[in-house]
Amino acid sequence: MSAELDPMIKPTITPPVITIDGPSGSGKGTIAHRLALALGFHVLDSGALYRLLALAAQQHGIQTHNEAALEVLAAHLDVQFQNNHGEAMLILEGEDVTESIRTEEIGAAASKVAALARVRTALLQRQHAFREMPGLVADGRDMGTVVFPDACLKIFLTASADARAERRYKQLLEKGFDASLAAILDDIRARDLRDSQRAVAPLKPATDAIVLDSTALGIEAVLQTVIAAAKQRRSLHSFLA
Ligand SMILES: Nc1ncnc2c1ncn2[C@@H]1O[C@H](COP(=O)(O)OP(=O)(O)O)[C@@H](O)[C@H]1O
Ligand SMILES: Nc1ccn([C@H]2C[C@H](O)[C@@H](COP(=O)(O)OP(=O)(O)O)O2)c(=O)n1
Repeated sequence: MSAELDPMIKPTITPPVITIDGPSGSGKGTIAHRLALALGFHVLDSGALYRLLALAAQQHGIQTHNEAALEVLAAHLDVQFQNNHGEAMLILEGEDVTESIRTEEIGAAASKVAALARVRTALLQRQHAFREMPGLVADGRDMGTVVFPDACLKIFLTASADARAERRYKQLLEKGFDASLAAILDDIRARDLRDSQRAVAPLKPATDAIVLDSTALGIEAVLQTVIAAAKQRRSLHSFLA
């Protein structure tokens, strides 16, 4: 008997996903968070997973090119994503590392461990587990291309390297970190290159992504553009309030 005819068999609904990919400092995290709040969806900050792995590797004395050891560490990574009054709190092996994973040093190390195929495979299942009702907004580099290729809406957010470096500089100063604009620009360029030229899951827009350049757009303008795009997707209608 088919699911339609048998009342005991409940049809399964696949939670919808909106992906926001793009380079460092393009505003992915900010927009993903605001969009999820507006739609009542869950959020996946996939970059945080690679940052957590990079920090754990540093703490365990594992080098960023040791693929076999990093694969094991990724598979057993002891992390919790907690909700602290609407803000994500990240716990690694029992320690609050929400702020300490945000340094440029950890960002660069994350980009290195993320280039390893076995590491990416080891983190895939963890990312899929964030897909829950009523829906998910996922931000990263390969959300629309590899992790959630069936996403209802794919955004590729970008901005000039100068604008992104300026944003990151201000953000780090606000968080009380020491920062140099020139060093950040160099780091952003190096990370763009590594993330987009690697063999596995490189940073690139999915063929069906909407590419949005935010160099001259404020956060609110980007958010409203993405919300408007979400409202136009028929596949999202029944999930939006
Ligand atoms: N469109 C924008 N215009 C100006 N500043 C922005 C814009 N989008 C994001 N920002 C700021 O830039 C910084 C980096 O944004 P973030 O969301 O962390 O980027 P990403 O997740 O892509 O690295 C944050 O301080 C954020 O407030
Ligand atoms: N889906 C993802 C997310 C991040 N990464 C890698 C590449 C990035 O340089 C690092 C850090 O990512 P993160 O999104 O936290 O970095 P930014 O906030 O954009 O500077 O992790 C990835 O390879 N795939």
